[in-house]
Amino acid sequence: MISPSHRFGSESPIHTSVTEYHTAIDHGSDKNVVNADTLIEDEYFRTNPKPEYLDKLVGKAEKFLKNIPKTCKIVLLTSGGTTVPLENNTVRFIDNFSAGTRGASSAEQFLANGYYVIFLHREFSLTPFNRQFTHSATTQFLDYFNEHGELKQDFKAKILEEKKLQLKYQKQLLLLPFTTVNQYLWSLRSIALLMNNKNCLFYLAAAVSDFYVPYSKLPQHKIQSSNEYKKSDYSKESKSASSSSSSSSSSSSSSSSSSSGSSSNVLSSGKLILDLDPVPKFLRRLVQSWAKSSMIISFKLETDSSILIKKAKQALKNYNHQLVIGNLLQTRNKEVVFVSEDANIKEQWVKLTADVTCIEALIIPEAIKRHQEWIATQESK
Ligand SMILES: CC(C)(COP(=O)(O)O)[C@@H](O)C(=O)NCCC(=O)N[C@@H](CSSC[C@H](N)C(=O)O)C(=O)O
Repeated sequence: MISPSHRFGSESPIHTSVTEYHTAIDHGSDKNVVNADTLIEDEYFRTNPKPEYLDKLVGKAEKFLKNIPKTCKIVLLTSGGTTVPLENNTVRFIDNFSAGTRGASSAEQFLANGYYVIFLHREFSLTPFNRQFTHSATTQFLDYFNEHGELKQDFKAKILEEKKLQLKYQKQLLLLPFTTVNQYLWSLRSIALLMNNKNCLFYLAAAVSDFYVPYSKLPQHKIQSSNEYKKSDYSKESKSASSSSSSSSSSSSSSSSSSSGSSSNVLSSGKLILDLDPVPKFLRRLVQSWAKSSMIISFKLETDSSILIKKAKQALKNYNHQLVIGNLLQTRNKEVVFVSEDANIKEQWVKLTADVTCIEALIIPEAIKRHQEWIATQESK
């Protein structure tokens, strides 16, 4: 294993998939509550702590953006699924489905079309160019090499092709990670505030959690399962609690995993009851405040084809941005539908054709066309 002291590149990487337990909040007091943005409506940022690495991430984005010529187009492309931790010292979490194919493949197309790309992605999900090799169901990493440790001939051409592209676009691409929905939202807002101009495009392909556990309700430690519950202090606590409380559930006492307002309860029957809050609708803040001068494309993911276009239109109406790309989980690599306010082409299906290797080769040119048209309308204002 490569020694931890071995550094790839000059700067140490940002890791998001490790619990920042040393910044864990002592729920007993508000001394840890972050003095976040003073905007009244951003209650979320006041009560859910800023990721410890955020300033470093913003510094990377600022340095990247600073070196981009003013006339160049830039896209903030989000990719992969966010997680919702169930404990502050995270052992269990709820994940959102996304391999990162849409995002990584779209980034390749944006780069090939001259865009600079900030790739805000789920750590360890697919990334541009590498995506062909890193998550294969059939080929493990060491399968690419022979017994002498040399790259096998079968893979040489493809690896050379992708390596050349990676090198060609390395100055146009910035990879920034997230894991949890809290990290995603803090990162999205911070980067958006740097990209609030018409040459910037937001392409939100990340699968963002709709429900989460606010830090004020997050159990500090691992939720105890029922057999641990019976032997643990929880059962004594809950017995005393239930005997003192006027109304206690007769059938089953429960243990909450933190002293007050817990998000989870383990019933003595062994059931785990979760109580999750809705994630605030950040697309609205992105459109109305953080990046109101930029064009915003969001994705709508459904599994029921009968509601896809209706839900995409609803998102467009709710958030008043420029374009929603609707896709069904089952056919997301074969077809998508562009839903916009444009009177002429309210709904436009884009379907995979035999002459392209991936549907993003059709999606991105159309998205760029819409971006160019939108810039023209902004300039004529
Ligand atoms: C995730 C996929 C399907 C790609 O799959 P992979 O290629 O395997 O990565 C992507 O195309 C997509 O639909 N992404 C968006 C999925 C999503 O969660 N969309 C949200 C809207 S953005 S989440 C925004 C938040 N809920 C809010 O309203 O502010 C939704 O459908 O509701």
